[in-house]
Amino acid sequence: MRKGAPPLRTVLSYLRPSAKKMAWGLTIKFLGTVMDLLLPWILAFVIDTVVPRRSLAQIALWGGVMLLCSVLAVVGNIAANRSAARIARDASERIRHDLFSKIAHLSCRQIDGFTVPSLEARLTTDTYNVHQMLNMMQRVGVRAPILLLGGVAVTLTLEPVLTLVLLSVLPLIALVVFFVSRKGVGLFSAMQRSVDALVRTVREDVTGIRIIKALSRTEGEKTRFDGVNRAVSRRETAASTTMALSNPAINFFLGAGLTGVILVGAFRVDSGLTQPGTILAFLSYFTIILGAMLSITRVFVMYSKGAASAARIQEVLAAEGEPETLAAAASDRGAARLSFEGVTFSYGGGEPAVEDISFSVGPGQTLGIIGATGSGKSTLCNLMLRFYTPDKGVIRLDGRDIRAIPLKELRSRFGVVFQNDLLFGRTVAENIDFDRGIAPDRAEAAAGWAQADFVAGLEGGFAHPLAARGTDLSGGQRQRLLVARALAGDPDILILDDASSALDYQTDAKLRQAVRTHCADATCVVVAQRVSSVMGADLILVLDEGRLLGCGSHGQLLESCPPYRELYALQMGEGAAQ
Ligand SMILES: Nc1ncnc2c1ncn2[C@@H]1O[C@H](COP(=O)(O)OP(=O)(O)OP(=O)(O)O)[C@@H](O)[C@H]1O
Repeated sequence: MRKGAPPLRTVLSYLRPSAKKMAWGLTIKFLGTVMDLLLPWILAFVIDTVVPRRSLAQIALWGGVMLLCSVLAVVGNIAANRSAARIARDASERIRHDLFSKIAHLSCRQIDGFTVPSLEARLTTDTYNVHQMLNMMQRVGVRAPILLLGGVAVTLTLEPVLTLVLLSVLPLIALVVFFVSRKGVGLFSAMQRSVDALVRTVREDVTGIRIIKALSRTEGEKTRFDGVNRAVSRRETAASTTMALSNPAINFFLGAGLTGVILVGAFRVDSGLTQPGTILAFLSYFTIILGAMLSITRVFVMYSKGAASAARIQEVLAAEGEPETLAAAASDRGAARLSFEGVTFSYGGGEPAVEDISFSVGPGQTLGIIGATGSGKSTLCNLMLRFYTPDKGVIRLDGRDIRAIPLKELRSRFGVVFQNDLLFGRTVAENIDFDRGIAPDRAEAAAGWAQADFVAGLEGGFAHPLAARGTDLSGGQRQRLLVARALAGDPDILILDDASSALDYQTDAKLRQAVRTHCADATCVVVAQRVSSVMGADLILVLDEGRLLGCGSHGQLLESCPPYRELYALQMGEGAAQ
């Protein structure tokens, strides 16, 4: 339903579960508004008909009726506004829920396309704008048109001639509202895009606060932030200046109408064609109509903002999401645990990040991947997990093309430590378990294999609560817990992407030994910059700018791959490679 549906219809569909409550709220709103409309009419009746009778009892009676109408109008409005706020709150909660689930199912390529800051802004400021719009539309969207149309209808019965004077300015007002709000949607879309940039900058600055301080870049970052902040202000000013045109323009046209009404009205009273009470009621209705028009412009401002945000939300909701399996799977072949056959992949369709990569490793074997920064090591890991699909070639797991393996099943077979991986502000045990229902014994054993003995020294041990992102641990301690998390799931394939860079050589060696002993059947993929971390691997891939410079065991590479030999000599000391 959502694919290709107009954005506004999509967000309005979230009101459907509250349809009954909304019908009730709008009915109360309608009745309250009718009471508001009745008041000037009763006033005219009292002045022109009841007062001349000079009956105090009748005046008191009609006064009571007016009071009752006022109370009903106020109570009805308050109840309806509260209901509108609840309905808008529930609808935006549902939108946020669906948006979050959709984002969680987007492929990495789609996330790259939307960008993370933009997705954050869509989940926060855009849903807030839609919330405001849904609230406002229920509160004023019903009341203002009733007051406007009802006001015009009553004035027509009171004084058709004066109403015609008033009506002559309404088309001009409608034109102002139409053009201003049409321009508003584009301006608010541009503003939301500048909010994306603001979120991106805040994100970078907050995450990188330590390096910013360390490099004394605080002032520079302040200037950069001021730049994006000013851009948001500029866009906001452009949008609100355009929207602000509507109120004065409408006031001007209504003022002109009012002048006409007073001139014609005075002439008609003077000529005995109408009575003063009627003119008084007419002027009250005029104020009501004026208020209604101004409320309608406010609704249009909210609408312009909400519609721009609804389009951004709809864009994400309409995205296809990541399919569990892909149609283009190749037939089963070979029995290696993991194999790449002529794999080429580029992120944005430009230069390939990896090109024509082929290798295979069996259960219990270790694959080492080494290469300079940006040579494509992490990209190979991303492809194994099907975060991205290759442009060419096939990746197989136990002989099956991974495109044919449902994503959940595929990923459940991996244990992964990514580069710059995250710990959460939860206990050590929860960080290792990660809501997978892992037995505490297994989690503690995994911590032992990952050389995370320091946990025993923490207050509360495994129940020790970590700071968000694990900032209260050292880099090496964090890495050990991340490895424990990957090992705890008893994976068939363990990917350690730069997972030991913060460990000393001895701990790194012990960790690799423990993994080999306790996860004997797992295929290990070790990505590293250090030769010492991969030299014990059964197969080592040497990468440079996405291409395979060499592929073999440590001994084979020393003989056949000069760049590997140079790297080894450089890292292990001159003469080591001879
Ligand atoms: N999400 C992405 N979008 C676009 N390009 C990317 C993305 N991720 C990586 N790249 C590019 O792909 C190439 C390979 O990157 P990759 O992360 O695989 O290198 P790496 O060998 O793991 O580097 P490092 O050792 O620094 O982690 C680089 O040129 C990088 O700029």
